[in-house]
Amino acid sequence: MKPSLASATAISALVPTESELDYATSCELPMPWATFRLHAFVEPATGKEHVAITLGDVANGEPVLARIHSECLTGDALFSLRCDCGPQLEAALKKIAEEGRGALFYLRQEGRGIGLVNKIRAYQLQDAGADTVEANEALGFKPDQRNYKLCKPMLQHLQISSLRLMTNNPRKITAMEQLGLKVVERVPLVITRNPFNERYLTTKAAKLGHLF
Ligand SMILES: Nc1nc2c(ncn2[C@@H]2O[C@H](COP(=O)(O)OP(=O)(O)OP(=O)(O)O)[C@@H](O)[C@H]2O)c(=O)[nH]1
Repeated sequence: MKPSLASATAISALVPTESELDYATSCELPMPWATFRLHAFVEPATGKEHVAITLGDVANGEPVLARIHSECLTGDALFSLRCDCGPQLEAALKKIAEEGRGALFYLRQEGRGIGLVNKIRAYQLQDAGADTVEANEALGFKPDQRNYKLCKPMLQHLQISSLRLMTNNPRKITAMEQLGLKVVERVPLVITRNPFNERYLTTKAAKLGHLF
């Protein structure tokens, strides 16, 4: 006998649904500017590990100086001059240390969500003349594949609901507001220009709407 719709619904209600993000653990993280707290999260659907770095009491209800930073192995860890990611990461952590309170969310969305190998493919196309948007599109991706929904469980875990967001990217502000968070201020991030990232920055302003 076929199960009725009602019994199928009752059975599916008993099957636990996978959570979007699980909090794993946290520890102290001494950095050159202050001793922060590092919080680790795991995304069950992908196995990706994301972190939040906090300083001070971020759960006291006051707006939190925050940065949502997407992974850039080449810029954040390998000193690449092709982008402004490394200097922005450092500037944001320094600013949080100066204020003595804040949070940085480090999302594993390498290459605006296309992954490291594809970002290197995109760099190869850029070496041949494409800009960052054209290179992503030539590889079959959107100019920006990122998704910020994981910030919500991270922010909820840290009891943060109101942000002073350090960004030049208005789409990050819209994304936070769509998640039901309050962005009370955009704090511009000073960018470090060099001959190698000039075109990357110009394309960000011209095609991706960044405010410089
Ligand atoms: N596909 C692609 N990704 C890049 C390129 N250069 C840097 N990235 C990635 O771009 C992302 C930059 O992230 P963020 O600094 O968080 O964000 P943003 O959109 O620049 O906005 P800001 O908050 O103003 O810094 C990282 O995931 C980098 O790996 C590129 O040429 N192509």
